[in-house]
Amino acid sequence: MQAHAGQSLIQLQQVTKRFGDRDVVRDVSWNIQPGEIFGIVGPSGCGKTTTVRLMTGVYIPTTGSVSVLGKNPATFNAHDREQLGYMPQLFVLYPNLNVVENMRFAASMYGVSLTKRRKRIDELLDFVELDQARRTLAGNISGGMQRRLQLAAALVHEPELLFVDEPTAGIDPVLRGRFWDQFKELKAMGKSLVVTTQYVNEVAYCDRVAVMRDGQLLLVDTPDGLRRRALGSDVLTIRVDAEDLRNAVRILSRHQLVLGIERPHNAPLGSMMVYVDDASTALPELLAALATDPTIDTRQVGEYNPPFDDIFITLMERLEQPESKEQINA
Ligand SMILES: Nc1ncnc2c1ncn2[C@@H]1O[C@H](COP(=O)(O)OP(=O)(O)OP(=O)(O)O)[C@@H](O)[C@H]1O
Repeated sequence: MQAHAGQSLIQLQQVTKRFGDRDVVRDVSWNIQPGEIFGIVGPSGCGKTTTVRLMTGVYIPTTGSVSVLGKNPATFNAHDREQLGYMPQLFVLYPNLNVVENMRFAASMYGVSLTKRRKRIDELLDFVELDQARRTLAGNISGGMQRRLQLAAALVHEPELLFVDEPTAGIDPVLRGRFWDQFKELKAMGKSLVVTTQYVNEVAYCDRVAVMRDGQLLLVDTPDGLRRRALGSDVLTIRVDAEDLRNAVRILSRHQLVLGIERPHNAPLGSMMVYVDDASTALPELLAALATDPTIDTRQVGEYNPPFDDIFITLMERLEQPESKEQINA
């Protein structure tokens, strides 16, 4: 089973899921393309797991439609399911089986042939760096190792599309980074991934990100797009010798590519934040403009990339203001 050429890998159209009298997911629509790492980010309880379950066919939408690999996932047959891998949030393997036994169990569940099984398990334990722990009971390995074992188990049948639900919750930042390295390696192998997270800084690793709150989709954008939405444009940081600041501001403020200039607080003397439409085209032009005055000593230039924690705070503040809601959702 494959999505037809030009067709999205996953399509959600106005999907709502109601439990009792509450819409836990409300009117969510998006298209996910093959080969993407698609992140779903939002606070605990915003509906990430429910949305993943809707995409894997565990839940049926109350209203709206879900299409995965060109089909309604609730009607998947066994062959269709083989294309999907799912790493749930909670540990669902067997604590009384050792690492390799858990892998064998997962392989048998997915019908991986005996001839392929051994090689595949060895490759995966190597991939998730659990080779040394193969004979240790799954109940006795650390939480981070259990997550990695779960990832390996979700990959045992070589799925094309992998759903990973909060793989990094509660684990240390180094291990979190390692998980994302593994997701990037999977993408490089041609896999598509849907990954949920509560850690906004992890959106930097995704190709596109859906931001959810209270069961609603606030926006879908690339990490760069989120940054631009928060900052309003691209921003360059330029530092000149403090004595040259006046001249530099005079030249830059007249330049047609400059939308605005700010002097940041708490920054070294001579620093400017320069707002432009496109940082990569503006940067060489602005440097050339500064160079027309040989007395100006340009010390440092770069693109301003604030951490996503700050970007999300700004985005959320803007969403609180009703008049900017339309702009955020554009
Ligand atoms: N089967 C269910 N019946 C009733 N309410 C549910 C059910 N599943 C989830 N909910 C509620 O729906 C809301 C969204 O839950 P969901 O697990 O999708 O959120 P989440 O963003 O994944 O959060 P977390 O990161 O804490 O898992 C929560 O308030 C949860 O209590």
